[in-house]
Amino acid sequence: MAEKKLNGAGLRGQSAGSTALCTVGQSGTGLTYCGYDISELADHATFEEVAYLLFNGDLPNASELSGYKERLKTFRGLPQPLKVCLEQIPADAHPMDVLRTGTSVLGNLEAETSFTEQQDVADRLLGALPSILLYWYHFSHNGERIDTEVGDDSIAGHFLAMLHGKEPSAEHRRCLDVSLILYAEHEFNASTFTARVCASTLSDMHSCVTGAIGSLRGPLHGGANEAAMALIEQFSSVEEAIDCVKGMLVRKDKIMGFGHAIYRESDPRNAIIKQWSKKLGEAVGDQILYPVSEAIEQLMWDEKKLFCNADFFHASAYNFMGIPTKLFTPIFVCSRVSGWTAHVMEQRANNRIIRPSADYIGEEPRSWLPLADR
Ligand SMILES: CC(=O)SCCNC(=O)CCNC(=O)[C@H](O)C(C)(C)COP(=O)(O)OP(=O)(O)OC[C@H]1O[C@@H](n2cnc3c(N)ncnc32)[C@H](O)[C@@H]1OP(=O)(O)O
Ligand SMILES: O=C([O-])CC(=O)C(=O)O
Repeated sequence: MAEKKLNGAGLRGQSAGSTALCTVGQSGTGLTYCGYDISELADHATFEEVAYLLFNGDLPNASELSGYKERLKTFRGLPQPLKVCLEQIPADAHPMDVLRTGTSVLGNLEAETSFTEQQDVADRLLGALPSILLYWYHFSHNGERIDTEVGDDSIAGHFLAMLHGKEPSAEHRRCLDVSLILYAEHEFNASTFTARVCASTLSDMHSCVTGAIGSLRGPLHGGANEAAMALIEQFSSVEEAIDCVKGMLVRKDKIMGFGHAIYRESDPRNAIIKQWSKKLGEAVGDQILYPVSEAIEQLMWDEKKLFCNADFFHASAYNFMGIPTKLFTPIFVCSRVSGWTAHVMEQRANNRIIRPSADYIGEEPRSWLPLADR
């Protein structure tokens, strides 16, 4: 992609603060969490190790990791008033709205009364968000009140076990685990920045996360993985996909899952999730979604020098695991809550209220006109 003109729109290219949590390279490499390269984390770590890293700045040793996983498991249960509330939300609600409401209700039932509780609240949200989502999902879609306190000791395995009502395969568990690692943290993206702005007013953790969920929901940010699925599932062949996407480009439509505010050549998370999509597609005998996705990727590069971001191949990978499309962005929440809450803690540790200036482009001062004279 050509070098961008940075005219200040969208705060692009301007530093809005500092962080020790993550840095984002621009050319498709250099994405690190606390100094660890994303591809090494995706190869070797578990999501719980990554969450621990973000909260503590260092990887856990074996006993710290098993202690942390045990601790997160204790946070999977939901209080009865929250279940009652989730049961009122209709099946056609967007699950992102369910997570936003669930987080907010939890903030009423288990309020953060002091910043000394911030790690507990962060861990509680990590444990509870998959339960909130899937308790509502099963109740609203088939009237079933699922037990959220059973299952695998990884968040990925627990999520898939709750969703499908059976233990996941090792391959699916690992794919979701890797996906949670890829989605965990990304510096000053829109939803994290939302959380930090809220934190800068010394607000509570649930408010910061509730706002962040709202920001992630949009199709220009996390919502792109669902929009990418909506695109690729329309096609029954590569040729049909190419024709349609070419037409979209002529009409200057946005192709969801492509482009990035910071990366210029590629998104380093794409190659990782793409490999998983290929592997899972082969396992289910897919002849369409993966080839269609790959053809769109090539076309977008050839025609526009636009590359897949983290979201595009997540669509097919999640689909191959039998995950309903409307749960795609909520899974992003279940992961990114680690980054959001780590950023809230970092903001609080060295806080100044975030309040930029605006360039005024409105009317010059003018005199008041009485109602009768307008
Ligand atoms: C996990 C994540 O949140 S990753 C992002 C997920 N979002 C998406 O996939 C949505 C689709 N992508 C986009 O809308 C954009 O690429 C964004 C929001 C990610 C970044 O926005 P910006 O930084 O403003 O984009 P950028 O300045 O690089 O755009 C350059 C040009 O490419 C075009 N462009 C950028 N992305 C796309 C796209 N996906 N499809 C078609 N054209 C695009 C822009 O319209 C712009 O064209 P113009 O110069 O004629 O106006
Ligand atoms: O950094 C961004 O602007 C968006 C993104 O990729 C993310 O939040 O993971």
